[in-house]
This record gives sequence, C-alpha cells and structure tokens, in this order.
Amino acid sequence: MSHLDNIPSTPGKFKMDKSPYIHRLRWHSSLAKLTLWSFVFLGLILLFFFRSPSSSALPSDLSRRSLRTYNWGGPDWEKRVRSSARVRSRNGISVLVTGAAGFVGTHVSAALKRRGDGVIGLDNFNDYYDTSLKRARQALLERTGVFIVEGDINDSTLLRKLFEVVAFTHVMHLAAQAGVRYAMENPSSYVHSNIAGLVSLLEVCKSANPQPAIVWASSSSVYGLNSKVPFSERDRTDQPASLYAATKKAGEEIAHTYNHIYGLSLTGLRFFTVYGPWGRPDMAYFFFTRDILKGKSIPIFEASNHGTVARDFTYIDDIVKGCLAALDTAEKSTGSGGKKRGPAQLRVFNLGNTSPVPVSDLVSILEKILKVKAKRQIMKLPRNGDVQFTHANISSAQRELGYKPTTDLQTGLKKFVRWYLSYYSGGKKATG
Ligand SMILES: O=C(O)[C@H]1O[C@H](OP(=O)(O)OP(=O)(O)OC[C@H]2O[C@@H](n3ccc(=O)[nH]c3=O)[C@H](O)[C@@H]2O)[C@H](O)[C@@H](O)[C@H]1O
Repeated sequence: MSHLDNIPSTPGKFKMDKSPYIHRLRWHSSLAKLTLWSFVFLGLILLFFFRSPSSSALPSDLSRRSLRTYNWGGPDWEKRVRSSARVRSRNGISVLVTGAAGFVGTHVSAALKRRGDGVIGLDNFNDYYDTSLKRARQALLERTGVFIVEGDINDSTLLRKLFEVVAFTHVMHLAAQAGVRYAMENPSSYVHSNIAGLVSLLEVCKSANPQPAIVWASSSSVYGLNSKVPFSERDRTDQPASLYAATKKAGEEIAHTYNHIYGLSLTGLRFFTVYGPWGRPDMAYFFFTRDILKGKSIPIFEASNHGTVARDFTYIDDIVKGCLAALDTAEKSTGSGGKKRGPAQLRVFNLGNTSPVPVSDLVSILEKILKVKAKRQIMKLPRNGDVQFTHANISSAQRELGYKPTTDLQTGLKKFVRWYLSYYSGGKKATG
C-alpha cells in the first residue's frame, strides 16, 4: 500500500472514535500529513509549470500562454534586435511587427524588409494551430534578415525593453487570437490577446518617446449582423455575432481612447477573410484543400432556406499592399512621455476584395485546381458566430491609401495550392 493511500480524499472519510482525545490526535496528524502532501503536490505542479522556457504540455491553453516564460535579453540578443531593426533605405521606417510568425505578419514583415525598412518581429508561437508552420515562417523571415523575438504582447517588461533598444517609428500590430468559431471553445484567449494584449501594447506605446504610429488588424467581423451591403466604415458595428468580433470591436473603441487621451496615431484595418500561401490551417479554404486531397468530406455551410453563405475573400498580396500604405500614410503620434500634445490621426479602413464569392463556388474552384471531386456535406450555418456574408466597400481605402485589390479568388487559390503542394510534399504534414 502506498503512503499516498493514507491521505483522505474528503473529511467525510474520518470515522468517529470513542475517545475524543485520540480522535483529535489522529485528526491533527492526518491534517499535518494532508498539509505536507498538499505542499509537495503544489511544489511539483509549480516545478512542472516553470521547468523550462519551452514547456508545452500544460493543461489549459490560456495558462500555457500566460505562464510560459521566454528567453530574451543580454548583449547578443540586443545586437540581433538592433541589426534587424536597422533601416537600410532613405526615408525608411523602423517597425515592430507583432504576430510576425502569423500569416499576415510574415508577409508584411518580409515586404517591409524587402524595401529597406527596419523590422523586428514579436510572436508568442502559441499552439492555436500547428506551430511547425509558424517555425517555418520564422525560418523564412530569418533568411531575409528579420529577427522574431519570442514573447507575449502582455509582457510589458519585454515591450519596454524593445522600445529602449529601438526607437520604433511604427508598430504593425497583428498579434491576435484569430478564428470566429474557436471563440466558443476558448473565450478567455480572445480577451487575453485581443483586449488585454492590445492595452498592454498601447500602454507601452503611449509612454514611449517618441511615440510610434500604430497600424493594427481589426476585422470584417465587426459588421456582425449588419445587413446593409457593401459594408462601409460608417455602418453600424454594434451587433457582433461572435466573441472574436466583439473583442475586435472593443479594440476599435480602445484605440479611440488612446488616441483621445494620449495622442497616439492609430489606424485599424478591417481585414476581409484573408487567404493565400503560408495561410492559416484553421481557415476553410486551407482545410478544404487538405480534406479534398485526403478524400474526406467537407462541411459546407448554408443559411436557412438554402441561402448562400459568401465571403469577400481577399488575397494576401493585396492585404500587404494595404498594410504598407497604411504605415506610409500614418501621421506621427502627437504625445510624448505619456502626455498628449495635440490631436492625432485616428482611422479605420476596410481591406476587402469587393467581390463576395459563395463558399460552394470556392469549393468548385478548388476542385478544378486540385482535379479532385470534393465530398460535399451541406450543413446548416452553425449559430456560433458565423455571419451569412461579407462584402467590403473599399472606397475609403482606395481614396486615402491608394488601395486597389487585383487578385481574384481563382488566381489567388491557384497560388495557394501551388504553395500548399510544395510545402507539404517537402515532408511536412497538414495535421488536423
Ligand atoms: O474577415 C475576418 O475578419 C475573419 O475572416 C476569417 O473568418 P471567416 O470569414 O469565418 O473564415 P473561414 O473560417 O475560413 O470561413 C470562410 C467561409 O467558409 C465557411 N465555412 C467555414 C468552415 C466550415 O467548416 N464550413 C464552411 O462552410 C464559413 O461560414 C465562411 O463563410 C478568419 O478566420 C477570421 O480570423 C477573421 O479574420
């Protein structure tokens, strides 16, 4: 019998003894043992949590993210940060890109570096989806000279350190908990990244001297139940259909506050279902491709009365152009040392494609490109955050950013499939 068996699981397991004295003695000794073993157990748990910077098998997603420690700091680290952030072109900018190992983050970082801007990435490499894809993106960026610092946007000490080492002129804030449907499974991760993380970043930005201009990723999902099409930035956004949308909408309000109080220059970009090479495996076009190739059936959502579900799918290269134009047209923040010195720029733009495509057509295009017939499983649109359609009015971005999407879904998906086949035939497996 193990000594652990002596520990009662509940006080109810104690039996009444004849002598109250003996009973009290036993009770005290059991209580002492219980306390001792509780401490041992707690110690073991803490040891397990803080064992190594890369510990990954922790129970909850959120605790894994917030308790994970990262290695940063030291002269070599600072040297890498400085070198990556060095501006190499005349009139270049130095940008902190959060979520740099993410889909949009990788593309934007590479594009900035390519034109001679200084870039430092920041990413927590969380396991919302296959981390090996994030590592592959990191390797890709490293080859172009972009260093990704491993850390969380909620770590204000790290953020302050980065601003101490580099006087960033701009922040491209793309780190977020993405995905509309996953919000039902793990709501707190949305609050952690999209609300607490945003505030943590803005707090550091407002105190930086000089304050950077910030461009950040909002979402088409803020339009929620809005039925007026195409969606214009002036339309109502007070009916979010998912917690994801609600946290992005909250982000827009938080941006207003930091602009108003501290003079931070802030531009929110409402992305419309971005797709392309190096994309996110949790998105429909990505896992449809994987499952069609595997011969697995794919669930295609349909609204009530056989209503079409459609998205304004937008190709990554068009989104990157919009992001760079937003950075280039961003005015300087006006505050310093945490104090506002004058009114600052506050903008929000739709970055969409302006031509919604039904999801069933997306599948037909994939069938043609892959030369495989999909096993279609028509399902009712789940009531877990999905909206029936999205359609961007981009006249504002066109006017002020010169934004003009040029890639239709067929062309973009061809490029995606080409990447997908070469990436996963190189020994990588699309998990899930
Ligand atoms: O614009 C945004 O701001 C958001 O875009 C993206 O959300 P969505 O537009 O919902 O993309 P995605 O999941 O690829 O579903 C695409 C279509 O397939 C349908 N869909 C989906 C899953 C499925 O099993 N079947 C299906 O028909 C589904 O009903 C939908 O019509 C980002 O994920 C999100 O992070 C955010 O950035």
